[in-house]
Amino acid sequence: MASAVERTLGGLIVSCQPVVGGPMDRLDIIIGFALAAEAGGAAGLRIEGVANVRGVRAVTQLPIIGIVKRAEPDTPVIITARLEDVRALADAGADIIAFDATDRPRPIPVADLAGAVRQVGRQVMADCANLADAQAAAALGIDVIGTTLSGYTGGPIPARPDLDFVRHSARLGRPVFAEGRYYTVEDVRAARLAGADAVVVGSAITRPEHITSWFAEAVRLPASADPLQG
Ligand SMILES: CC(=O)N[C@H](C=O)[C@@H](O)[C@H](O)[C@H](O)COP(=O)(O)O
Repeated sequence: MASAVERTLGGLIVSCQPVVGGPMDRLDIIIGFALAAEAGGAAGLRIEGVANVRGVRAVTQLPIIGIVKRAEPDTPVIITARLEDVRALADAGADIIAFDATDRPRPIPVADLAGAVRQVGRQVMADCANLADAQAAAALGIDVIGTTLSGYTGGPIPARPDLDFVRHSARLGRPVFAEGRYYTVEDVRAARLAGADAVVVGSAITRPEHITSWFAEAVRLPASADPLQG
């Protein structure tokens, strides 16, 4: 039988992570997003939180990438930093477990997290910020390189996705999932042309607050160009 990663190759993965604390941040709505993504042709889902993974697992056979996010005082690492999170995600039914694979101070080394994912019989997605992270992860034999954290480890967050990172990672001999700021169908196509094996889209599908703000901004014209004011 094809592995979860194999089943997503060439497809769209929808990240169903509502704005934290927002009106969509409810299990029933996350399940709705997941089923709507499946109905629209998604090949996989990315779900945050053990209870959310369990809830989505109960309604779909699509491959699920599970993560747990925690903000902890002693580390900048947020995505699946702890071994107990790996075990809980596996128990909840995640097929692929993603974790922060950046070279930053962390409670558990990347190699140990990868080992723990293997031990529970799941596939490993390494969320990387740059090519050095991706090379280190590939050397550990992880199943998927994610470009997830490019632009999020310091400095201003870029407006556009990091296609160069996709291009360079695609030469490492591991599947690459492009993730992070893929907001349009053109971005997704560009990621595939750059060598991505699958593309993860979150905000542009499952964060209506963000999508609304893009449109709200676009609708505001400078007074000189506004037909009502000019
Ligand atoms: C940096 C970080 O914490 N990224 C998270 C990873 O799971 C999510 O907040 C993103 O929504 C996800 O990566 C999808 O990206 P986008 O929402 O840009 O399509």
